[in-house]
Amino acid sequence: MNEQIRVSHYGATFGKKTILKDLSFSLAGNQLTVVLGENGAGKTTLIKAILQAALVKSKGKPVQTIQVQAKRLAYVPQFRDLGADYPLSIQSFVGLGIRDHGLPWLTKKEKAAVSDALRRLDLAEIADLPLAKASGGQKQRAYIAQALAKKPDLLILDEPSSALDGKHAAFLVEQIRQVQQDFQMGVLWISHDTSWVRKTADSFLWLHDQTVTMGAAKDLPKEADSKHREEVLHVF
Ligand SMILES: Nc1ncnc2c1ncn2[C@@H]1O[C@H](COP(=O)(O)OP(=O)(O)OP(=O)(O)O)[C@@H](O)[C@H]1O
Repeated sequence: MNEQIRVSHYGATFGKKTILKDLSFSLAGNQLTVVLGENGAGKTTLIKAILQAALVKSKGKPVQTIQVQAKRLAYVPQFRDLGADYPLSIQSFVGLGIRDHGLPWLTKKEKAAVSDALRRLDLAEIADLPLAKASGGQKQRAYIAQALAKKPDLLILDEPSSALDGKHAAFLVEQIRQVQQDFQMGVLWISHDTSWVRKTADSFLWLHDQTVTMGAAKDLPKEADSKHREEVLHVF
């Protein structure tokens, strides 16, 4: 297996509350893994620990508990609004942060990566629109396009479809799956919606009862769905 993330005996405790206990698993580099679990199960805590481990490693300090083999990592946090006076167009925003050199402009290759990301996220026709004027769903897709333009080998998405309606959420699943296969990258996708997981993802990490159950996406246990449904009924 082309291992990208290895977690060995990881635990998280806040004060007296243990959130995760003795987690061990490893993930291959070119697969789409969905991270599931009810509110408070520890999904964000685990993702933060993985991000931190990747950053520490890049400074040349190997960590024991979590090891991440990714040269280029991109992370899209939960939906955030950058405000009504944000000045950049969608295209400029997507091009931010991909420069691999000291020059103040983008190379041809980098411009091509921006165009490709815009096209894949169905933003090419509104590339010149100020990001501040875009709808919530368009903004969300712009954040993902910005991450994709970096051509990461590990992409971490924290509930990327939460601001999207059913049709656009399904579109996003298709696009991310396609780009994951085209780029042969690892994707860790935190999701509350399990409807697409068995058919489209490769594997799942289900956090529950302070521990993790992992497996092939097609074998996702029904309990992972029902917990979610209880949760949704609770909210509405
Ligand atoms: N820095 C912290 N200090 C204290 N408690 C924390 C801290 N970070 C997280 N927690 C607690 O740990 C638990 C897990 O939080 P986490 O955000 O990882 O859950 P989650 O699975 O991502 O939930 P959600 O689906 O609601 O985003 C929660 O009870 C949260 O309040």
